[in-house]
This record gives sequence, structure tokens and C-alpha cells, in this order.
Amino acid sequence: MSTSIPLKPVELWRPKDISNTEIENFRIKVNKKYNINLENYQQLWQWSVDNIQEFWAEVWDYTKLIYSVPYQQVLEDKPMDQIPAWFLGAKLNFAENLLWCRDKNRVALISTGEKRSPTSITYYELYVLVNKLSRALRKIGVCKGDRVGAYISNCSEAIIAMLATTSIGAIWSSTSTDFGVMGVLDRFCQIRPKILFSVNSIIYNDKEHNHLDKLKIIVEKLKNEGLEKVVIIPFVGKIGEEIHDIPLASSWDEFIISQGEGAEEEKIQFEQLPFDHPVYILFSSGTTGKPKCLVHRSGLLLQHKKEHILHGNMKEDDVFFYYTTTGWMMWNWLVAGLSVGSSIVLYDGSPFKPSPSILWELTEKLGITIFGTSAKYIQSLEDVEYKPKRHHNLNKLRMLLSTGSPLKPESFDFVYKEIKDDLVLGSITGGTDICSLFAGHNVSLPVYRGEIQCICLGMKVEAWNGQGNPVYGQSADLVCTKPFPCMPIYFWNDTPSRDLYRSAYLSTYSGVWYHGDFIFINPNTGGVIMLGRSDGTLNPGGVRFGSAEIYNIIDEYFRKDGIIDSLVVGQKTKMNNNESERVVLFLKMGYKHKYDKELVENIKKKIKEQLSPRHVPTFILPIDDIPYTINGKKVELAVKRIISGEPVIPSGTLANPESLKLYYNIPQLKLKL
Ligand SMILES: CC(=O)CC(=O)SCCNC(=O)CCNC(=O)[C@H](O)C(C)(C)COP(=O)(O)OP(=O)(O)OC[C@H]1O[C@@H](n2cnc3c(N)ncnc32)[C@H](O)[C@@H]1OP(=O)(O)O
Repeated sequence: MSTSIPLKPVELWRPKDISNTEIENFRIKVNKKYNINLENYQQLWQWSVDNIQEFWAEVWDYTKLIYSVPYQQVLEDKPMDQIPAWFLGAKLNFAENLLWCRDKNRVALISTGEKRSPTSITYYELYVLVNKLSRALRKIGVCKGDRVGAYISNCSEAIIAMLATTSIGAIWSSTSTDFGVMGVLDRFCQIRPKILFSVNSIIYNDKEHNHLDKLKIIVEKLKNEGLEKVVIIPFVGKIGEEIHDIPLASSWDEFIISQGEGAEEEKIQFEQLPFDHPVYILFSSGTTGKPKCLVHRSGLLLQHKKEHILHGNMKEDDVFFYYTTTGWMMWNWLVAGLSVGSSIVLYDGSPFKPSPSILWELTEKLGITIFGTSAKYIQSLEDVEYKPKRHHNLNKLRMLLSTGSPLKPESFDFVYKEIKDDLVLGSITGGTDICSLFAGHNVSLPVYRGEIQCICLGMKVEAWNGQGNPVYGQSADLVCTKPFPCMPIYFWNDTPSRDLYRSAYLSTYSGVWYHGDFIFINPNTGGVIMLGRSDGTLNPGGVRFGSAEIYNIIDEYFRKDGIIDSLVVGQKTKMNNNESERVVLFLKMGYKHKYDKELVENIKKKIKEQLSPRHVPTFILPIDDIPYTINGKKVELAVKRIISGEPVIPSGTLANPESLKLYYNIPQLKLKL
């Protein structure tokens, strides 16, 4: 596919002096040690992907991973599709690495949000709290490999609980509070947590939402799946009698005080575990079945340290903020800032309440140096014409990161004109699937308009055409052709030979990672442009989810209303030069059954309650037929293209190719919202 993307993009920013950056020091160190002469980032990247084992061994040393037993071999000698093990023989603990900070009085966490003034915890205080909670968890029988779930706000307690969990070698899995009952159960019933952390209530968009009603239904179900304890944090106000309606519940204080006493005097018992020991379970849903449970290894931290230290030049005196929920991988990424000893800022609530200035007031007040957000947020700032530079002193801010969906060239202009003209603007891309980045920021490189600065070190990312050949200056499939230590180790509940995993990521092009994104690599700059999904994944406003979650709701609740089939796709829209995606759900109604406004409202309500407000389709429309392949798979991508204004030639694999005609020129979908 050819594109009209400029191969000579405008340079918007250039670092003044890179001599003191970590990435430069690293390059010099590699040159010395291997007696080579890598002159710049591109050459360093090439070396890193040609010499995967040496590269990751250098990252291990340079980023000072804490371990108790050294590794014997960097990478198991196996092809990529057999998912090789990393750093064989090593023993370490994930939480121990995050609780490390030379200055114990340094602030570790600053927690704030809508209607919540900032409160902070030092590294020392964090250590003590984690110690108490980890003792409490051990006392009630949590051990290595157990799952600890969290249906939780982005607050200090979430991090304390994650660190306590991983200090024991148990596995942490969090989902955000905007998720509905079905969304949570579809995830947690698969992984069967022993303990669940949650909150009493939350505030979003100026409104308080009671959380206990949803929690109660979830706990009723999970207690038949091995749940033994629910710990509730008083996130809004105090906790009273009402928590006794929730089976197995204790308040945070009650749990920590009754179980974790004596922790001040003692050291945390950090279980020493292999590099490949599971640490997180994240979820990603596709077009069929329940969400996939991606199990990530403790060694994922090495990738995060590489990204923060080498690419981001993060130091102990950085104040690192990412606008995220506990359900997005950016939360896991943010938390890894602790391994560098920086202070991290947690915000829960709408980023626009009480006004669009809120996150910028915080940036000024807390001296945030690295500000992470989404392309959608930057677009929303532009839409409401809020120009932070005019109202705030942002002199400490040195880097702005954006993800979720591609950052358009005009947003690059907005950032430099209306936020700050001297900072690294890092558009970053990766995903839940790898819980880290393929391409992203780099303090030693210029920023070109519309481009991600570089492919990250150690990631052999290429753009492949359908024949499996790398192409440059053309749109093609994002693949990664060499193993990397943040590949998930397995899917929870997969077959022993990891068939589900292999078919999701390692089978489209035999034996290399296929990510499902279209990508463009600029041969002149080495920069990258993301061009959207190459599969049916939905991505409205940077919130990604799979169509299966919507189909499951229709199947479970609306069969009786005569819906015999459905198809959900994203429609790309453009207004005032702004590209976005809106979700469209098509319903095929049975004979004698009516599509009407009431049905549409009921579906929207159910999706909001059961999944989340962010899953609700913009349009729900009737359709006479749904296209299928001859193998019985719904054809989402072709319909997505048609309703986004691209003509499609029906492929020979369609069972009912004439059905595609129904999707052209649908009047409602011409509406601009
Ligand atoms: C490297 C990678 O590649 C990794 C990644 O991509 S990770 C994913 C990153 N994704 C993102 O960062 C997503 C970015 N987008 C956003 O955060 C949001 O779209 C935005 C904050 C920018 C815009 O917010 P918005 O327009 O107010 O919409 P949004 O916040 O979605 O709220 C929608 C609804 O959800 C409700 N809601 C949100 N959180 C809620 C909660 N916890 N409980 C109840 N309701 C909630 C809101 O009240 C609102 O409801 P109504 O429509 O009834 O008013």
C-alpha cells in the first residue's frame, strides 16, 4: 500500500547537547567493550538487534537490575515461535527492584485526582506499607503463583498491593473501576484470584459512583471460583457498615492492622524467582471468545528500565506522571518509574474536571518533568482551545509522551506552540500484548512532525508486505522478527503447547511476532508512523477493545429480542482534519422482530453497565445481512473499510460477497458528530 506520507518531514525539535545522556553513555560503553565504532543511534539500534544476547546482557548491567543469583545464559536456544526463556538461572524479585531508592526520604508516590488533594508517600513509608501488606497476605495463605485481582482506582493503595503481591511471587492483575460486571467477570473468572482489592466508591466527571453494588455481584460469583478475601479501600470518604454486605470483605485498615503488625522492624521477605516467573496478567480481547489473559514475566522490568533509563533518560530526580487507569498497560509502565527511584504521580478521575487546566496545575505545582497522556487528550485540549503555555509555568517539564492512537502531525504543532517549545515530544507505541513499547521516545534524537522518533533498542521491528518482505517508505504490517524479553510467557488457560498464543501472534507470518498494526518506517529519519489496526480491534479515543465483548453481550441478553446476528466495527471519521474512530454496531433482526429506539437504548444501557461507558457504540443500526468467510468467520475489516469510505473488492474467501453492498452509503454514517 503506498501513502502520501512525507519522507522529509519538518524537524520540530533537536536536543542541544546529548553528551551526558544515558543513551550516549551506553553507546560509548558498548563501543569500548566490543571494540567497535557505532556512531549514532541508528547504528546502535542495528547492533542491538544483530546481537540480541549481548545487547540484553548490557542492559542488565547498565540499568543495574537487582538480583540474588546471576544468569547463566541470556536466551534459550529456540526459535521465536517456541517462545524461548530469558536469563536462565537468574533469581530476582520484581518488587525488590521497585522498592529500591538510594534516598529513602525521597517521595515515591503522589496520589491525587478529582476532588482529592495530592498526598505523598516516601520510599521509606512505601517500604513499610508494602511490608505490612505482604505479611498480611502471607498470613492468609497467599503464595507464589496465586493470583491477586484488583478492581481499583489509580491510587497509592493499588501500588502498595501490587508490590506486596509481587514480593511474594504472586501474580497481579488489575482492572479499572469503569468496567462493568461482565467485563470484570469475563476476565477474573478465567484467572480465579484468591484475593481481590477494590474501592468503596469513585468520582469521575464530577459525579460520585458507588462501586460496592457492582463489586457485590462480582464477589458473589468469584467466591465460587476460589476467592477467599476482599479488601476494600476507603477511596471516597470513610468505610462504614455497608461493606458488610459484601461477602468476604474487610476494610484496608482492618486487614493491614490485624494481619501486618510488627512490619516496621523487619525487612520484606522478597521471594527470589526466575526472570520468567509471572508477575502480571493483562487482558486483550479479540473477535471471538473471552478476553485473552496475557501473562507477563518479572523480567518485563528489564524492558521498562531500558525504556525509562536509555530512551527517556529518567533519573531519581524526575517526577513522572502518566494519565492512565489501572486497566491500561500505561499503569504498569508508570509504576516501573519506581525502579529508577523517581517520584510517580497517580491521578484518578476525568482530566477535564473541574476544568482543562487541572493536569497543568498539577504539572506546575508538583514539578512534573515527564508528562504522559494520550493522543485523544491532546486532541481534546485543542478542541476546547486550552493552551497550557499561557497559564502555567512549565519550566520543569522536559518530556511529553503520547499513546493510545496515532498522534497526528497537527497535534505535534499544537504541543510545541501551545504547551512548550522546548521538550521531547515522544509519541510511543506498543500495547497490552507486550506491556511495553515497540517504538517511542529518544532524548538523543530530533523530533520530526508526525513521526515516532525511533524503533526501540533490541526490538527488531520491521514493516512487512503480504509476501513477508521488509519495506520502507510504505505502509505494511508491524512485525518483530527476533525474540524480546517482554513477549508474554503464555496465556492463562492455554494448551500446554501454547497454541492460542501462537495463533494470536506468531502464525500470520510463520514464526515472527505479528502485531496487527499497520506501520510506516521512514528510511530517511528512522522514524515510524502508525497507521491504525490491520485487524478488527476497535479503538475509539485510544481505548482499545475487541468486538467479542460486544457480541457476548448481544448473545447473552438480546437473543430473546430477535437479534439473530450482529457485527461491530470502527468507522474512521475525519472532521476539521481530525481523525477519530467511532464504533458502529449492526444488528440482523429475525423474522417478525422489530429494530426500534427502545431496543437501541436497552443495548446501550446494558453495554454501559456490563462492559464500560467507553464500550458504548455511537451507532446501532439494522442490516439485512452480515458477511462471513467460507470458514464461518465474521468479516469485520472489509466492512470497516467500506464504512470508512474505502472501496473494497470482495475477496474469494467470502461466503456471501453480495452482503458487502449493504454497507455502502448508509445515510446515518455520513453524519458528522
Ligand atoms: C503503548 C500503548 O500502545 C499502550 C496503550 O495504548 S494503553 C491505552 C491508552 N489509552 C488511553 O490513554 C485512552 C485515552 N482516552 C481517554 O482517556 C479518554 O477518552 C479521555 C479522558 C481523553 C476523554 O474523556 P471523555 O470524553 O470524558 O470520555 P470518557 O472519559 O471516556 O468518559 C466516558 C463515560 O465514561 C464514564 N466513566 C469514566 N470512568 C468511569 C468510572 N470509573 N465509573 C463510571 N463511569 C465512568 C464517564 O462518566 C462518561 O460517562 P457519560 O458518557 O455517561 O458521561
